Amino acid sequence: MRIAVSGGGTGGHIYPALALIREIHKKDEDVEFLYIGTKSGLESTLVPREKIPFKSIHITGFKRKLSFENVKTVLRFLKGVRDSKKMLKEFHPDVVIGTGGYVCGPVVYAAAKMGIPTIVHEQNSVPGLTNKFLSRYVDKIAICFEEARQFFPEQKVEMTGNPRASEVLGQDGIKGRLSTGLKLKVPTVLIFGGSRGAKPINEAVIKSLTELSSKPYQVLYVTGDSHFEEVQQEVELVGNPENVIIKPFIHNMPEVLAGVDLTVARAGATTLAELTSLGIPSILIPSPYVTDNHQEKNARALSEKGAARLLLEKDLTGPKLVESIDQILGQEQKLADMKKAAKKLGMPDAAQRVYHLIKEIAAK
Ligand SMILES: CC(=O)N[C@H]1[C@@H](OP(=O)(O)OP(=O)(O)OC[C@H]2O[C@@H](n3ccc(=O)[nH]c3=O)[C@H](O)[C@@H]2O)O[C@H](CO)[C@@H](O)[C@@H]1O
Repeated sequence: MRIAVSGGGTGGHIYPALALIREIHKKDEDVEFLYIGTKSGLESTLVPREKIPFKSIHITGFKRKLSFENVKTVLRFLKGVRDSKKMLKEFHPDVVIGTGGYVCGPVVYAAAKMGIPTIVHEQNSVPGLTNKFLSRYVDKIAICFEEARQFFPEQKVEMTGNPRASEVLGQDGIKGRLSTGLKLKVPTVLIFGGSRGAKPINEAVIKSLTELSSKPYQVLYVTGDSHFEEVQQEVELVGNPENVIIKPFIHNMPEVLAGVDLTVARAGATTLAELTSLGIPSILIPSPYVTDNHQEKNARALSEKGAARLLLEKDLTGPKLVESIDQILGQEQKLADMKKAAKKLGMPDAAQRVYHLIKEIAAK
């Protein structure tokens, strides 16, 4: 079988695609893949790193406000469709799957128009513009939150979960700790702000460093690649406590997650799929700067079930952050209850479910 995959822009759209490819390869080595992304997105570095054949088209996202840029975007979209058609004709896939981000628009649209079976994977509780647009043309829509169902044609929707939930399982947490310099026997908190880092979280962590230095736990704090230098400069002024390890980005996140006791994070859908699959308690600080405030809705799906604690960005301060961590790590029962509640929401067989859907529509 040959599968073309497209998804890009941020890690939240790319990691599910990579997880799906890797999980399918574990089962069927002879499935061939082509990944179509953009040159400027994170996918252009993450995908070739995994030795997956990668091709790119040039496309930009629509601005929500009326602007001349949107005219250019329409022209780029049409060119993107023509370029995608060429690539798809050459690769000749049995199925094309899009995992979100504007790059999927022309790729999946072109495939549908060519009569190739198509799927979009929607990670969030509220869909993005591209998937809403594509939902009219595709054969199936794979979702991860029940809340997303209402936005799509009912007969096309299948609940699959996020393939990244399958990939993070069965990893060696000891290796994860050793790879980042964490101690083995000390309770551990991982703090990160999604795939690109988050300035407000960085600011709160920097303000908490002195207080954190006296805590009986250790912290792995991931700044996001583009924020790292600035954070380093600020940390130099206040001092880097011994129990706080600072990194720009983690490439072996599944291993690292397997070794942590609590996570502080944004509420991107892929992050949440990982946390629930592994049963990791979390403090979630949803980004308020996303479409329809979807991260808060993602986060509430966990906090309402006792799997996470919601901390809104408007309430985020250094002391509040430390207090929230202490309240959870300091109470064994609370930690155990949150773990159980998180695990209950996990969909560890998501990759298999998506693969099943792919095989089903390929056979038609
Ligand atoms: C600002 C924005 O638009 N964010 C969106 C984006 O988030 P974002 O790209 O941050 O995506 P998620 O939080 O869903 O996923 C982040 C992914 O990056 C990985 N990771 C992160 C940090 C790191 O150092 N190493 C690493 O591997 C995580 O383990 C996870 O697999 O896509 C998500 C999925 O559609 C949406 O829900 C988010 O709202």
